[in-house]
Amino acid sequence: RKKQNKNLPPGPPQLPIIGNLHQLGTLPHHYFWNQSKKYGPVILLQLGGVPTVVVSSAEAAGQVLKNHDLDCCYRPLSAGTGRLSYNCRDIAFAPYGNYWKEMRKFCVLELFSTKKVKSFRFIREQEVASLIDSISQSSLSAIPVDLCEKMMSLTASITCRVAFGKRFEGNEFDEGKFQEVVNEAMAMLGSFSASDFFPYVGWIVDKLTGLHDRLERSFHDLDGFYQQVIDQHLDSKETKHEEEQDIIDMLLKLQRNRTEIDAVQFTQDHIKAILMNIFLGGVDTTAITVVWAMAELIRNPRAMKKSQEEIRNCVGNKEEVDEGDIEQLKYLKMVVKETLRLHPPAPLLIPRETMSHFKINGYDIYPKTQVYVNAWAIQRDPDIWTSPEEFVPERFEDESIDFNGQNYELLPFGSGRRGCPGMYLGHSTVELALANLLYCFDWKLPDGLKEEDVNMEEVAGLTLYKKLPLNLVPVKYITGRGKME
Ligand code: HEM
Repeated sequence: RKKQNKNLPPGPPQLPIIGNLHQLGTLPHHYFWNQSKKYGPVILLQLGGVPTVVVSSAEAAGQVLKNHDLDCCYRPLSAGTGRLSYNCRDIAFAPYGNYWKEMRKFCVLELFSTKKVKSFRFIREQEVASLIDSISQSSLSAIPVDLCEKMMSLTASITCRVAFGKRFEGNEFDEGKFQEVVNEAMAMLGSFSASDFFPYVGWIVDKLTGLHDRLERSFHDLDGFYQQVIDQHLDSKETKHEEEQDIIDMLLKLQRNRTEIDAVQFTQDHIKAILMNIFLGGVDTTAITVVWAMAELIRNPRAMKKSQEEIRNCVGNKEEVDEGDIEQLKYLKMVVKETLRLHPPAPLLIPRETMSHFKINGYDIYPKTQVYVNAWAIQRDPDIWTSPEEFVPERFEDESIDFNGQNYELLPFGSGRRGCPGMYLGHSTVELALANLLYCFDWKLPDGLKEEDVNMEEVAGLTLYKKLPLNLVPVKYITGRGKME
């Protein structure tokens, strides 16, 4: 009788044991979206042994992220997130509790606060200037540049200087392997592994499919990198003043002082877990956003021209755009918003897990349910957006909708207690990098390609990146001194 009284959300039929697991495919956000068109904005699936609710409307997302934020503050544990976060000793995958609260507060203070982000302005400007120099070299011989690769090394360099006090050198991973390592780690963090859904026996399937070995390889690649960065700090003879210390110095101090957080002693694994969040959280999402923006702009010459004209009129005779100029670039800001609408880097945010019983749209949601917010689907909902599939930055002209977590129609950074703490840091890099790419160069497609040929296929892990590289030919636009001469 108890079962009959439950008002569970509707959802697609399930097979015994595996439930809906076999239906997810390689782009789960597409599958969830199609199911929500059939069954409504709140659906229930069974992924192996794990009940999973997916919400796909702004209204239902508001209920999860605002009204019931506290009820859904846990993160589900998976093989990938557990291993890469040193058993959830990080922020993103740590269970809701004192340790998570303390570490999040610590990182906000040391890295994510507006004051701190502003203090890193010179690092962003220097690194973007060196990116522009390197692209200028390619423009001399009209060679196409791979913007995915350029953006990843830009965001890696900024993240490493901001957080680890050093420049990122590609050789910290084996030559050319860096982008692969980051993509693989994101794939592992977003993977649906059998051991997550079939306790006791799932690991056998993961062994057979090779997922277990991939995860171990990814863990060791990253672990070696964190160890190298930590060792460099430990070996350094330099005496740094308090204000010169980076976040690793501060984390090492917690370890040295045998600090206990939530009755657990802080160790080197805790430091590595936090570095994982900063490195993977900071590098991938930010680079992906600039790449998708450039892909959309090259397919939309009108928007590209409008954005370039705005920047060139506003910046005047400077060599490069600096952060002081950005505030005036209203169209550029709309381009970034529209990119984040169509291509949210984390399409399903980071999954939550419920801690108590509550209701959404009248449906019962029980504890230990995995909850996905399909931001990707909400941001393409035709009930909210006109011509939702089209790239139209002007749609934000008279709209006050922002991505700061207050408007559930636009959620690229999530919302609520577990919303992205790196929003301001990531967004500042996206704006500056994009503004300079558009100011310093005109962009052409390689010979023989037309706008409609640009491939926009996605690959999904925890983040959603472009399947094929974006190769574009830069044509130097004469700026600054060159223009005056
Ligand atoms: C364009 C850039 C970025 C995007 C789109 C983005 C997106 C997101 C999203 C969707 C979440 C999950 C929010 C939720 O569950 O409600 C998240 C969480 C998080 N992000 Fe970001 N992010 C970006 C940049 C960054 C940067 C630069 C960092 C750090 C250097 C960072 C670190 C984190 C961390 C630590 C969390 C976990 C928060 C928690 O669970 O308490 N992110 N991000």
